[in-house]
Formats: sequence, structure tokens, C-alpha cells
Amino acid sequence: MEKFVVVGGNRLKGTIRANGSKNATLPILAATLLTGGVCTVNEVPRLKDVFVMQELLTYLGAKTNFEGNTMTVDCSKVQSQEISEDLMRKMRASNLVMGPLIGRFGNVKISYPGGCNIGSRPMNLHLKGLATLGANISEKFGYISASAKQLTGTVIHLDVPSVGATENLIMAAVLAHGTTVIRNAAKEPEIVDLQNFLNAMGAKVVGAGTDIIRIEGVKELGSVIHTVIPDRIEAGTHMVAGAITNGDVVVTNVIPEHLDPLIYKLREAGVRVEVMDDSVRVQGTGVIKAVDIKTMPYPGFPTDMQAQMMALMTIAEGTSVISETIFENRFKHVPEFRRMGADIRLEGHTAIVKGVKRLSGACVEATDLRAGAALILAALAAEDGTVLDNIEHIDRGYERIEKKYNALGARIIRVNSQ
Ligand SMILES: CC(=O)N[C@H]1[C@@H](OP(=O)(O)OP(=O)(O)OC[C@H]2O[C@@H](n3ccc(=O)[nH]c3=O)[C@H](O)[C@@H]2O)O[C@H](CO)[C@@H](O)[C@@H]1O
Ligand SMILES: C=C(OP(=O)(O)O)C(=O)O
Repeated sequence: MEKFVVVGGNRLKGTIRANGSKNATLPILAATLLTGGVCTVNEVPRLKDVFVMQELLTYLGAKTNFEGNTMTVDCSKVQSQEISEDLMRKMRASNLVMGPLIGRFGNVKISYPGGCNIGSRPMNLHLKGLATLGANISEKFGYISASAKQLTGTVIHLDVPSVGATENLIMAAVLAHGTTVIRNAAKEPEIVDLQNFLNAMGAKVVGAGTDIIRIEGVKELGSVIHTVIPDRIEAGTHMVAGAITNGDVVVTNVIPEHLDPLIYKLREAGVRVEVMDDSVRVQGTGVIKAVDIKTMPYPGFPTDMQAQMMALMTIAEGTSVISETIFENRFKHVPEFRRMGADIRLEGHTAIVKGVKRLSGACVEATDLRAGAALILAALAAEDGTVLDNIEHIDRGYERIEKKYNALGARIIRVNSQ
């Protein structure tokens, strides 16, 4: 078990590069299962979740090679086979192998990936969509089986714009017979990246980035070389790091448009944000004003930035109202912030954050990935030292975050604790 010891109070200054997007990489790696060709994927972040996806692909018979930030995957020898609980439970996003496996092989059996710390995260929309495409679905003893002689294109209307369901259904439909239309699809940039990856393999997908996606089935897909988009959530976290320490931070390798909801909120909060072609500069102005936040599907304010923004609001002037509308249990960081002196009241899915002058260091726990990142941010701004436990959650989504922040003037030490 490892912990972070964070010595707060240093202004972060300098340039920091965001990696390729975790949430774009995971479906893209799952999509390599759709072809017998060789897929080369650049800008793959070296994260725990990515290693789990690599392990899953290898288990299914793929040959993978991961050097630097490039992964090559050869799925020519892959067979669809039952994936057991121990592998599926390692990561929620394991469910993304479902669409490609049924699409290419006509059958898939996986253990339920289960819920997680931020909510119950059901799979009903994935399964309903696959059934609409013609799959027979059964659920028994925590396993989901789906099979179909040939999936057939159809119209699927999603009750809510689920990112994962949209991705799984696109991947299932690319080799289906005929045309599939997904309505009320999720519009996240990661779905556009998946579309670009699939089309480069020979698929015919249009509409990603809007709420109607049209997929014309093709007979087979081939080899591809693709570069993953920058991670807007990692970049956003670094931007808040600049703001919360009253620093001056340039974040490179970003697509600024993907950061719009955050850029506008930070400006509203009194932080200076300058947008360049593929970088953003965040400068503290000595004042942080309270702003209200409501998480929404893209292009709304991302739920994956809610905890980090709450960290900033804990030391804002005034009272901020933060509403979480995507996940029912994504306020587990609140008691941890309170340990650091934050003044936060919870009313259902809303947090009322009354800014305090200063946070103080404490022993706190990362309850999930973004909660952990948010606690690092709070600790950077706090008086005294903070000890942050359960940092394996943070390693799921940030590659050696302490190294990156220390290069900007932070003091974060990774320690082994038994
Ligand atoms: C690997 C990855 O890309 N993860 C992201 C993805 O997760 P993920 O794809 O799991 O999130 P979804 O978009 O599916 O979830 C959105 C909402 O839909 C609900 N839902 C989802 C599926 C379903 O079958 N039934 C159902 O009710 C969920 O409970 C949640 O309330 O999008 C989330 C929302 O932007 C992000 O927080 C995650 O970081
Ligand atoms: C919730 C997240 O990821 P996942 O969907 O993989 O749990 C996240 O990246 O913040």
C-alpha cells in the first residue's frame, strides 16, 4: 500500500503536459478485438486501467506490445471466451469488450463488472441496445451472456446518453447487417475518437459528437494506426492545480474546446485562463469567487471534474452550490474535505460549499479516482502536511501525478506504508 505525503502552500509554476485520454484509450483498445489486423495506438497513457485492459486482451488471445506510449495489438488469434469475475471486477470499463466480442464472434459471456464507489452503474442500456440489435441476452449467477447469429441494424433510443452504452453499441453495430441508428447518444469527445479509430479500420460511422449516430455495417475491419486524443480530465485537473495554488501553469497537449465548460467556470471564479492552439495557461489572481456547478453530459460540466472543482470552492469567497446529476454516490470526498477544515453541507445530490480562508492538512483517504485527485489539489493549497491514503485509485487515471506536480514546485512524496 502506498500513500502520498503532501506539503501544502507552494504556488505551482511552469508547464505540464497532459497524456492521452484514459477514457478514449479504453474503448479504442476494446475495439481492437473487432479485427484480425494489427492495431497501433499512440499516446496510450501508462495507467493501471490501461494495463487491466491489456491483460483482458491478452487473456482473450491477443498479442500486445506496450512500449513508451504506443501499444500494438494483434487480435488475429482471439476467441470469444468466458471472462471471469476476478478479471472483470478489476475495472468498470471491462464491460467495453462486450460490444466488439458479440460484433465479431456472435457471442460473449462476461461476469458483471459490478457497481463502484461513485454509484451502482447498471448495464441495462447496454443490454437493451444489444437485444434491439437482435442478441439473445441472459443473466445468471452474476454473468451476462449475449449471442446472435447475425446482429441486424436497427434504431436504438437510449433512455439516457450513456457514454459506455453508446460505445458498446457502436462497436457491436459496425459489423452488423444493415444500418443502425443510435438516438440520444452520448456526445463526449471520446466517442468521436472511437468513431475516428473505427473508420480508419474501415467502418462506416457518422454522427459521433451529436446525439444521433449512424452506423452502416461492413463485412470486416482491417489494420489501423491511430493517435488517442488528449485527456481533458487530466488537463482540467492540472488547470485547477494552477488555480488553487494561485500559481501560473501552462497545460500542453490539450484540445481547448474540450475544456470549455471548465474554462468558463474558472473565469467566472476569477481565475485568468488564456487559450492557445493546443495549450491553456491558468494564472491565479489572488481571488477565487464562489460559482455554482451542475454536472451534465458533454458539453455540460463533466462529473469527472466535480470533485476537483469542489476542492477549489472550499477556499472560494462566498458559497457555492454543486449539484451532481450523473452519479448518485459521487460525494464521498465531502467528509474528507471536512477533515481538512472545509465547510460543506450535503442536501441529497447537492453540496453547499461555504468557502473558508484556509484548509489545514489532515489524514485523508482517496475514495475513488477523481476524489483522490481533488484531495491532492486541496492538500496543495492547505497549511501543513496532508497524508493521503488509498492512492491506488489515483494511479488508475494519472501517470505519476506527484512527479508532474513536483516539477512545478509542489512537494509530494510517495511512501510505502504497511
Ligand atoms: C471509462 C469511461 O469512459 N468512464 C466514463 C464514462 O463512464 P460510463 O460510461 O460508465 O458512464 P455512463 O455515461 O454510462 O453513465 C451515465 C449515467 O447513466 C447511467 N446508466 C449507464 C448505463 C446503463 O446501462 N444504465 C444507466 O442507467 C449511469 O448509472 C449514470 O447515472 O462516462 C462517465 C460519465 O461521463 C464518466 O464519469 C466516466 O469517467
Ligand atoms: C469514473 C471514472 O472512470 P471509470 O468510468 O472507469 O470508473 C473517471 O475516469 O473519473
